[in-house]
Amino acid sequence: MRTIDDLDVSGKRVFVRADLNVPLDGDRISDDGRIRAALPTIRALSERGARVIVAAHLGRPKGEPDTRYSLRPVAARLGELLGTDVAFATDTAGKSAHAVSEALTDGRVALLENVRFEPGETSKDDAERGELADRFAQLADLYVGDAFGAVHRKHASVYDLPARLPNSVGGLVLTEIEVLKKLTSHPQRPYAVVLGGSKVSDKLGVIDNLLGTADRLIIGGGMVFTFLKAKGYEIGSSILEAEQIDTVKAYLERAEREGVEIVLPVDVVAAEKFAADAAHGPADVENIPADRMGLDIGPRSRALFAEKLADARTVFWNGPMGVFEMEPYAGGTRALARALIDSGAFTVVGGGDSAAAVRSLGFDEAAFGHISTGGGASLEYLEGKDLPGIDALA
Ligand SMILES: Nc1ncnc2c1ncn2[C@@H]1O[C@H](COP(=O)(O)OP(=O)(O)OP(=O)(O)O)[C@@H](O)[C@H]1O
Ligand SMILES: O=C(O)[C@H](O)COP(=O)(O)O
Repeated sequence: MRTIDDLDVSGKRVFVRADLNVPLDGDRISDDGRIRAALPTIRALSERGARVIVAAHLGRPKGEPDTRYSLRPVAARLGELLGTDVAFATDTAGKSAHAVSEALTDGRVALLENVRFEPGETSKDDAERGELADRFAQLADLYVGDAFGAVHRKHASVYDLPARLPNSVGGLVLTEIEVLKKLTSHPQRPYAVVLGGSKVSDKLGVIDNLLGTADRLIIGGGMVFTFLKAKGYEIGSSILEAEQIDTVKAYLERAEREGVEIVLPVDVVAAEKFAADAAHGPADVENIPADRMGLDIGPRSRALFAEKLADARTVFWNGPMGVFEMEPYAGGTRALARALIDSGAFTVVGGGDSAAAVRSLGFDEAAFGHISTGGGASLEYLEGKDLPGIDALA
């Protein structure tokens, strides 16, 4: 794969696909980690005299303009961080995008509106995606793939466009892959993986693969309850993916056979409802009240998880331990982050929500080995799946 150093970019229009999918609170950016991670590539190109056209998605709009998902606030933040004006195209590949692309001078940066405002971006139809990619190709001379968080998506700006322009991989993607490689080839052992969050079905595939590589699998967050149910516990009104119970049972049996330790919580914080002001308290997993839902791991589990991480040499963590966005249920995630730091292991934190949790709970990013910008992308890499956004680069 070529890198940006192999491209002659001076005076050229360079289309940079970045992942600027940041959490928004109205039009306020609540965590700008992904924008900051995109800066080095954009800066390097601009310093070498490129005319940089940045493209990205935000959220999951339905293939048409939707002001809730406009990248305008991101353009403003990108400009602040770069210390220069960033031109903003009010469409993705239409008149405004062309005008902005033509007006760019050497070293200047522009951002296109959300690529997912175009139905072709996420289309399953090759021709439809190809048509949009053709339109993107008219905006630029070169392509740089730097959207690590989206490399697992077979989308027009990620997968189809690089086939139409001389291209290179971006520095962020290279760094991410280099770090994740350390987890797939010869990780220092014991190698522990902590999985949490709420998307059980998205993460089961990686469990299958991790049973072959990790020494210990620690499960927290909303996923816990499908595991507890599979083991025969009653889980009150906690979130459950009932159709995954049999798969989880099979994993538990396989882990037992292959000597991989699966560590589950022994207690949870059980609340009357999904609200910060709900009555709540710790409950052992054997005694979760029928009318309560588990929204965090409990105090005994926090101590247990810390003990299981203490001797680890490598740790990969994806997914918060509880509903960390509400303070009463942030304790488990906070304790886990602390345990990771105290372990002294090489730690990789993957996932949009996990990275945002680490920052919003006040931890210093430098205390972790690597904070990945990709959630689904890092999991699919660890699963050993092909990543379209990387396969497409020459
Ligand atoms: N016990 C629980 N019940 C319900 N929701 C939970 C529970 N524990 C954690 N969550 C929620 O899980 C969400 C994060 O899950 P997700 O699987 O999306 O994490 P991630 O992989 O870090 O993020 P991403 O997929 O965006 O990269 C958080 O919003 C959190 O509130
Ligand atoms: O947030 C993410 O994980 C990436 O930006 C990809 O977003 P998507 O899951 O909506 O494709």
